[in-house]
Amino acid sequence: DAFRIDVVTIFPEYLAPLRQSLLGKAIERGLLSVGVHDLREWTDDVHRTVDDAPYGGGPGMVLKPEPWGRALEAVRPPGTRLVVPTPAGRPFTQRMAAEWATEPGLVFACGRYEGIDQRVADWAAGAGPVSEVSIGDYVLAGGESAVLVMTEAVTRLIPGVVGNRESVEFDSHADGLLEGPSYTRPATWRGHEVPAVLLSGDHAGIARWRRAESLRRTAARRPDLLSALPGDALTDAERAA
Ligand SMILES: OB(O)c1ccc2cc[nH]c2c1
Repeated sequence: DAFRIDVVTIFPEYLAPLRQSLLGKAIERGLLSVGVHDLREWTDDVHRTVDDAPYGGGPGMVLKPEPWGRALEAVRPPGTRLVVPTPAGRPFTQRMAAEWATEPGLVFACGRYEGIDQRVADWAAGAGPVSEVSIGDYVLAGGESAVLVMTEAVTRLIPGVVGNRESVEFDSHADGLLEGPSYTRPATWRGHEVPAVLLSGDHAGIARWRRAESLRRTAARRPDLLSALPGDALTDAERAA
């Protein structure tokens, strides 16, 4: 039944896109259900305070633990993975997306300011897996954009959400390599030709060409991916190239 996503944030309106397009259809078809929750619902003071100054000094503010404890107790089904976007996290990867897509759902905790009191993630680990992850080596103003990114990466891997399953299997990173270039009509455009092999009908030759392009592009743009490949991923000929 439906993959369940819950997001806790102080900016619930940032997550409105979760209801549009691809995700909207999946929600209508019962493949996915999404809940967005305002952290301030779980504050206990008249000013609905969510942040305070950091212990030990330093700039900015830190999100207080108490509202998070109450929010996660209310929102997170026992055993559900808690994902905490943070620039200090492990890199989010396609492998993680594929793994998470096989689970019943996810809860996202969106930080702002200097982040969330560390005890929240530490405490939450007692009620299920906690993944503190980064979507890249740059710093955003909060976790909400990262939640949109990760939600898209995960939900498109849920069977039935993306029409053509094959296109998912042939994504960049699906086999550890970058996809090569794609082309469509016209065969000549502003003096630029489509590689002839793609118009040849020689399917074996096309597959060879595509594999070679994928390796060439990966070596040029992401040599780190090449060195991370399992031993048997490249043929001897490809390794020598
Ligand atoms: O760059 B990020 O992924 C990210 C995530 C969470 C917070 C909270 C405050 N700044 C943040 C940045």
